[in-house]
Amino acid sequence: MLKTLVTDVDGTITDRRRRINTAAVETIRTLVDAGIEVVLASGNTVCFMDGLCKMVGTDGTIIGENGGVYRRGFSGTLRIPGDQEVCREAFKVLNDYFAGKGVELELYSAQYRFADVAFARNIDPDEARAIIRDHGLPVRVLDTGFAIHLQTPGVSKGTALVELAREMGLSPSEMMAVGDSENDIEMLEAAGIGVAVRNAPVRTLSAADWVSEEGYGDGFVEAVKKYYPYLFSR
Ligand SMILES: O=C(O)COP(=O)(O)O
Ligand SMILES: [Mg+2]
Repeated sequence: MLKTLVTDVDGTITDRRRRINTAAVETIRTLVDAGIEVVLASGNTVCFMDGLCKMVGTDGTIIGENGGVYRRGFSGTLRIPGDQEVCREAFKVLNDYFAGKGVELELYSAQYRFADVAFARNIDPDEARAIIRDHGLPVRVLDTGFAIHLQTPGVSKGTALVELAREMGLSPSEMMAVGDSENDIEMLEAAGIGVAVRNAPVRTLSAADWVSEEGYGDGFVEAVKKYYPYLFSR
């Protein structure tokens, strides 16, 4: 029995321009009204997620910063498994390297982040990975399709899902997770059912138990209807 739905945000309940899919919002409300908890799991910041939870209509349980932070409900304790210090150090190294090539890195919402570092996708993530590796830095480089993130190894949406499940008194096998990108792979693997929407890259598609026909928000709606058919039978 799938008691909880964990969904990625950008590229899964939005379109490629980050505009929210209104049918996906309606679908989430149908789940919430039926007593199924919906967890929003994203690379985004806690404050962004809080506004989104309020307006979509969930109870505020979130995974943010790709698992660097998570929290049960709006008033739960914010857990911060990520280590921002090492990510900041790695960012400095990348910033210097790319500045030497005349490329400026643009940080995203740095003042609102507790655990990771996010910046614009105007560089090749593989080049960034090579620099990080050459410097022996203990940091992962993640390309979400919307931003590049630096994250502590061993911290992911998947580890946060497992920790959150424990806090909720559930098994990860009672959770379904939906995502669209490489930052969702561990979460799709950790959940009882992992779904990728059609727009996902190959590695994410192969990590999923099921892939939607449609992409983006329409794929999300399709997945929820498949796994919760009794809520949509009329
Ligand atoms: O913050 C990002 O880069 C992408 O966010 P997402 O995890 O909701 O797709
Ligand atoms: Mg995404």
